[in-house]
Amino acid sequence: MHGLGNSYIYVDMFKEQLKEEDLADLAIQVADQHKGIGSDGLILVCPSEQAPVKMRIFNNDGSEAKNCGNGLRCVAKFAYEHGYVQEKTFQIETLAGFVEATVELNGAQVERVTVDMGAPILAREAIPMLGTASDQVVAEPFALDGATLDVTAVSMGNPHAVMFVPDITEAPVETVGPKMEKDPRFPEWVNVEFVEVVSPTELHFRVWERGSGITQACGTGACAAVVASVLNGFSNKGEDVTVHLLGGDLIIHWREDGHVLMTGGAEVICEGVYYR
Ligand SMILES: N[C@@H](CCC[C@H](N)C(=O)O)C(=O)O
Repeated sequence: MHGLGNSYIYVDMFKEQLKEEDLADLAIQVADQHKGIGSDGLILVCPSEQAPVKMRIFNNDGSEAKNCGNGLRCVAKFAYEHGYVQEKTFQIETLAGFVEATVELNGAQVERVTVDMGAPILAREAIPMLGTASDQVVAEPFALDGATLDVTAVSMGNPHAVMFVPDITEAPVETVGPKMEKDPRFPEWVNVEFVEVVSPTELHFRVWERGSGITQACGTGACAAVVASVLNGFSNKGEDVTVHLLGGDLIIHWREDGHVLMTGGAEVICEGVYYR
């Protein structure tokens, strides 16, 4: 399945059994575009004791992340269309906690999903990010390879470093992305995002994802971009912001009560049997 071109191989853990020790290797293998299926990683759609469904997400380097916005919309579609949940609004468990998904139907098919992603985490030590004491990291100068970049750090259950650029087509995704991703100032590494502000309600976005590199879209990253845009005074809380990603658009809304809502599509590409 994919959400705006951010594709993962989804395994139905209501039916399948996989060994915990095999998961990292399996993610690397299925994601390989030459010897596997080809994807940005692996997502397990699992039973949960406290919600109708639980998501586990592995990047294409085998690392497990705590959250994935595009994955959540696809898991919501999968769970609803496979009958694992009957309500249109339901909880999904992730390693970062619980979120609430609401599906929009076209006949029996889920066409769009809104996920209440909860409140962003802004405290530096919770991102986590090393450095001088401050409650929040907003437009903080970050020296890298002789240049200084202004970084705003946001966690949506996973860490994001957001930088604003005047022209998204010139954003140094391939050069700055991999260097900042593994910079020791981010002890758990970081997803790296570049954002061009078109207007308070419209952003262009590019990402270098932790553990996967350049992807077509990153849902948690789009949420982090809008939070960063508000923190930097470019956008406003309580308004829909359209984020243009390589693979399409997301609508992100940072509500006055602190919760971030993400709305967008989710698509099935194919279903089948994987031989290892
Ligand atoms: N593509 C995802 C995020 C996947 C995990 C991320 N690479 C990480 O390691 O935190 C999204 O849509 O949010």
